Amino acid sequence: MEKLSNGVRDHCLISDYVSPSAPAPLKQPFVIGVAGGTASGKTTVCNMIMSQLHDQRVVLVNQDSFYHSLTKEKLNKVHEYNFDHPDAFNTEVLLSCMEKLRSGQPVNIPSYDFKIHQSIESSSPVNPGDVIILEGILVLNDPRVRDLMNMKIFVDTDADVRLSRRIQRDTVERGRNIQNVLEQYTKFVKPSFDEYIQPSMKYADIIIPRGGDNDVAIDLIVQHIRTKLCQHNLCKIYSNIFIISSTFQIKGMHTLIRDINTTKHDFVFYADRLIRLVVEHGLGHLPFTEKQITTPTGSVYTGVDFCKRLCGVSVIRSGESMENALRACCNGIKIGKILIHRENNDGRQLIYEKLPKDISSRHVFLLDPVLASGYSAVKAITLLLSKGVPESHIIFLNLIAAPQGIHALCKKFPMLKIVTSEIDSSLNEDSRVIPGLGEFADRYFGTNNINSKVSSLSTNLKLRS
Ligand SMILES: Nc1ncnc2c1ncn2[C@@H]1O[C@H](COP(=O)(O)OP(=O)(O)O)[C@@H](O)[C@H]1O
Ligand SMILES: Nc1ccn([C@@H]2O[C@H](COP(=O)(O)O)[C@@H](O)[C@H]2O)c(=O)n1
Ligand SMILES: [Mg+2]
Repeated sequence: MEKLSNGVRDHCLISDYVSPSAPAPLKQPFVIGVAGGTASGKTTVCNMIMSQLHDQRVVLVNQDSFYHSLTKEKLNKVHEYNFDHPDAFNTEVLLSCMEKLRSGQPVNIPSYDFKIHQSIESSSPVNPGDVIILEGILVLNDPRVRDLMNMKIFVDTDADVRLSRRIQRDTVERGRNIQNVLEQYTKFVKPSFDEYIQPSMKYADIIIPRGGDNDVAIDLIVQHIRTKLCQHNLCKIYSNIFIISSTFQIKGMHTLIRDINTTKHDFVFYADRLIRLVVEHGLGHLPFTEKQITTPTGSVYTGVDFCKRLCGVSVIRSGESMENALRACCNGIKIGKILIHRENNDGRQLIYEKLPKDISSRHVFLLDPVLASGYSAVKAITLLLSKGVPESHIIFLNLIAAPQGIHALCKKFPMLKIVTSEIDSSLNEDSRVIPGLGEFADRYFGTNNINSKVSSLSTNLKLRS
């Protein structure tokens, strides 16, 4: 029995396969969760993020809006009520509001009055946005709420700072006195922080130390949200793009290979690490067969057998940098080559090809680390199709892709799969990826000593100043 593996599809929100002629799927908003202890600066951070994302439709949803209103009996004993316990919130209503917003429907979100401990029905509905920020002390605690999020942030501020801010805020804005605040803090706020909030930090993708004081972190996060939004939007349109899950390790490797000052040695080292991850991810898209084997203990283990009819095809020169990683993962794999000449911005000429004779019966990994306009990749894929390779048997492995290249490939070849590690923002007038990393092949093979150019440039600058 041969079936297609799909274990890697969940790295970005992906709707079902859509052919170019099919109607575009409903665009789901990008959901960011912001958690952290009381007075850590969650609301402040959210407001800063929102003001920087002014060109997007951003909706802020506060977990506070979903506090249960206190009954008369509970109001009489309000000092015994734990507002920091997960049960203090009506999470069912929160989930249903979030679902509605995610599916593009306007929703009535209650507003909460901290002075009277009551929730008030809102009269005007909140409209869905491109981005939903869900903020609150316990938004990372419940797995159902976490599952709604595309990005999770934890604001990590020192407990002493939080307590002093809380005293100030609650006495000024929430109708409390210092004694109330301190009693509530010792009895409920701190124990619940230790039991529910602090442990939820492990689910965060990003931790912001010092909250709103940390301008650098906020700028980086906004930049990261913009990259993610672009990826998210492309993944929503095309189901055949797979972006390896972004971690700070991967972001760090990208930072190094994109840096103009990185030496050739480091460039090769970190590019190789990233290439290996992309190749491993690409292998997950190959068909497999179920296989039973016997272990040395005499037990039967039901596993899978790798697909063996494979080959690689590298686009000379930069694609050749990916061959070693492919060989390291697939022992003895055949690798063909294609040389395409760039005549002008949109003209491409096939100069040379050497492909396995039986390529039509193989799954093909097409290797090119940078996808810019997509003209070269279209030329390469057209050649593979003319050799009889089914479109669905081609997996394009890539490190950095521009949205223009993705549109070009996905529209023309809807059955092709693209595995990449980051999608950049645009192309410049020369059809180079922006921010990109320059000429990949020159930097990888050391054919253009970029660092000596930089040092002569900086010498010039020093001389002039
Ligand atoms: N960096 C900061 N410096 C000084 N005061 C701050 C800072 N960040 C927040 N505050 C104040 O502390 C209080 C709590 O901040 P807020 O953002 O509302 O936290 P949270 O939403 O996590 O409870 C507010 O009164 C706010 O004005
Ligand atoms: N009636 C209420 C409801 C909640 N609280 C406290 O609010 C805190 C959460 O809000 P933050 O803006 O600080 O995140 C939480 O720690 C509750 O103790 C309250 O005092 N009264
Ligand atoms: Mg708040």
